[in-house]
Amino acid sequence: MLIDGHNRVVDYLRVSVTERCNFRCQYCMPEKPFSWVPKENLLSYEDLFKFIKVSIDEGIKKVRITGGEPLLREGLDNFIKMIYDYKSDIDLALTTNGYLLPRVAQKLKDAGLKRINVSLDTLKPDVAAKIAQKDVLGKVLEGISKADEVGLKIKVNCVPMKGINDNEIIDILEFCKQKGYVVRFIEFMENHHAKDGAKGLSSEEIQNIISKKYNFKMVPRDTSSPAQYFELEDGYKFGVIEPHKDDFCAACNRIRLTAEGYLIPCLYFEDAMSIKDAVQNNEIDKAVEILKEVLRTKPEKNKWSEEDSSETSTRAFYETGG
Ligand SMILES: Nc1nc2c(ncn2[C@@H]2O[C@H](COP(=O)(O)OP(=O)(O)OP(=O)(O)O)[C@@H](O)[C@H]2O)c(=O)[nH]1
Ligand SMILES: C[S@@+](CC[C@H](N)C(=O)[O-])C[C@H]1O[C@@H](n2cnc3c(N)ncnc32)[C@H](O)[C@@H]1O
Ligand code: SF4
Ligand code: SF4
Repeated sequence: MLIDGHNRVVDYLRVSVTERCNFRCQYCMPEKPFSWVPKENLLSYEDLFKFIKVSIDEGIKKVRITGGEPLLREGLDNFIKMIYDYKSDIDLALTTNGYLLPRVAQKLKDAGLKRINVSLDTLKPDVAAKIAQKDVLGKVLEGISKADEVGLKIKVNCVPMKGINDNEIIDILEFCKQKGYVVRFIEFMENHHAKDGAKGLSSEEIQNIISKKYNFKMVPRDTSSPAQYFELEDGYKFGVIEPHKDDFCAACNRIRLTAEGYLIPCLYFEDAMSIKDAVQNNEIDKAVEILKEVLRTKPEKNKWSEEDSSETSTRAFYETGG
């Protein structure tokens, strides 16, 4: 079992396979970065897998593939199969913007992927084009349908932004409810890379909007997920991810591995340690040492919840994988 310096069990590894993305979401990567990490600096799937294997041996029970846009990296289905074949009973999931799902959903399912979380911020094509800076909605909706059809379990992530998609919270909730998908609304996390002036909604504001149409009650927190869930009277559950809440990090169970081999203890801070040399040289004991050191130094909490609420992370979500 892996325990961090604040006595939290860490059993969730998020693996970013690329920082590149085919969208330019205002809250994440509004502009193409000055330069991408050169392909030769990325860890191969084989090397990423060496670390995943040892992490599973040490106590990781949930592996999520993310990015940037993970479906941009060739051969992702084989990578998923490597993990599935090693331990088929781990929670093996993917976070994606959905755009490329129509053509790969079946391959991912066949490889052993169990579920996907898809970003869907709006149901209006023009608003989607404004947020992602590309005409994306048709393909995203088609991708979600395809994933559903092949039997992948689906969660939808939506980041409500003031003046952009905050008038669609009920529509997105109802769309997901009708389709049988779980939806989670995410509080926008202030970061240096987002578009200037971008403003999100707080959990309270999101709940207030939903309460104008629906009664709901809070359900006890499942600590394996970052979301707080709420139940409507008909039993449908939606979630809110509330990183500005003081106690949000108390149940943190995750670490992140980037495509370049940096192991990141916390989404908010810049600190990271590289496992690249260790895995490339097959020094697996060294990789385990680095893993334990990262856990020892994992911060207790982020600073988004600071009182003046002006805290901004320097981390790019597209590097960390969100
Ligand atoms: N601040 C903070 N936000 C997080 C953390 N983990 C997830 N989030 C936010 O929640 C978003 C959705 O995460 P997903 O990639 O869908 O994964 P998940 O919520 O862990 O997935 P489930 O296992 O389905 O609950 C992330 O992209 C972040 O914006 C975290 O450790 N800290
Ligand atoms: C970085 S993306 C990577 C995976 C994939 N490209 C996608 O969009 O789902 C993962 C998640 O991070 C969320 N995200 C990105 N920037 C964010 C921000 N500033 N605040 C809150 N969530 C953010 C996105 O909504 C998405 O759900
Ligand atoms: S949120 Fe996902 S889809 Fe949007 S820019 Fe970031 S990595 Fe790309
Ligand atoms: S902000 Fe850091 S400590 Fe808090 S939940 Fe996220 S990774 Fe964990």
